[in-house]
Amino acid sequence: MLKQKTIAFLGAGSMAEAMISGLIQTEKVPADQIIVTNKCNQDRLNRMKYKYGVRTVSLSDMPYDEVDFFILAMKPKGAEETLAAIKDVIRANQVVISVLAGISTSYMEERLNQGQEVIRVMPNTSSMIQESATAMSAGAHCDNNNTLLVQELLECMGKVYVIDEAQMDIFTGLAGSGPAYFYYLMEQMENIGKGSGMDGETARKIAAQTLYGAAKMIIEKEESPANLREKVTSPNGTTAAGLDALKKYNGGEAISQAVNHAARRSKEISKELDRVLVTS
Ligand SMILES: NC(=O)C1=CN([C@@H]2O[C@H](COP(=O)(O)OP(=O)(O)OC[C@H]3O[C@@H](n4cnc5c(N)ncnc54)[C@H](OP(=O)(O)O)[C@@H]3O)[C@@H](O)[C@H]2O)C=CC1
Ligand SMILES: O=C(O)[C@@H]1CCC=N1
Repeated sequence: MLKQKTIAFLGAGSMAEAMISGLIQTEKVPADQIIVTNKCNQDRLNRMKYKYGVRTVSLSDMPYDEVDFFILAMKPKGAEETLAAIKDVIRANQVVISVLAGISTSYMEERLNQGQEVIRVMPNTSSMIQESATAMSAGAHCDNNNTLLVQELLECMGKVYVIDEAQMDIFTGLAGSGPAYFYYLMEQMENIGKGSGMDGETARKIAAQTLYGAAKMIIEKEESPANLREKVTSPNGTTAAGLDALKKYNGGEAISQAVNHAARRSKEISKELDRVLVTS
């Protein structure tokens, strides 16, 4: 039962806050069973405690024995130090869940004790409003019951896709980083609206509602984006003119390059961190 589980976030940044916010809204885990810590920013912890009612502790005061799920939510380069710090103070069935880009289950398993349960996860910041597209891949020693509980936990933050870990880099490029591409697109739309004399706030809302409506159409109507695009496009009409410009300026190529570069960076992070172990 998720309600009886205690969850510790090691890291209190944007991603941890988005996950905590989503989780609190479902009321599936009582706020006082969520423990949050960070490196040193006490103000940030105070704000999290005030806003969400979670327990906050300094790293050295983490009540390790109480915790069922540890969620690593620091930057990838901080993983090594954290894994070393928790290695001998946790039991094998206390699941270590990482949301860190580029950190594989084998990376964690190699740095923890034999048989440690680990799960690699890639959420996005829409966890904040329970609309994340989150991927998860369990490590080699993960108990089936714990895997299902972690899936239930992540479902508090949005949709969950259980994927083969080999696809985690591309998932990161698509969905972990994905919100940023759409925010970038909406920045451009807002600016062009403003530049054409529209009030900025109105232009922003129009861009957001248009994106939201298009996404909802795909999800609810279960039609392909290509079909839906054709339905917007009248012969020799305004959309055809817009799409021609997108093609002329390599819009499609720009999008696929963005996803591929993000996925490649996820792979690179794994290699860079593995190199640290080899050379240290
Ligand atoms: N932001 C996003 O959209 C997404 C991020 N991620 C992953 O989430 C992770 C965190 O990203 P994000 O929240 O954006 O980063 P932030 O920089 O916002 O937050 C990092 C947090 O980690 C804390 N921290 C640093 N070192 C340690 C440590 N040794 N032990 C405990 N806490 C520590 C920091 O504390 P302090 O402030 O005190 O230094 C801070 O609270 C990254 O690894 C990223 O790959 C995954 C999916 C999406
Ligand atoms: O930019 C990053 O590295 C993290 C991982 C996915 C989204 N943000």
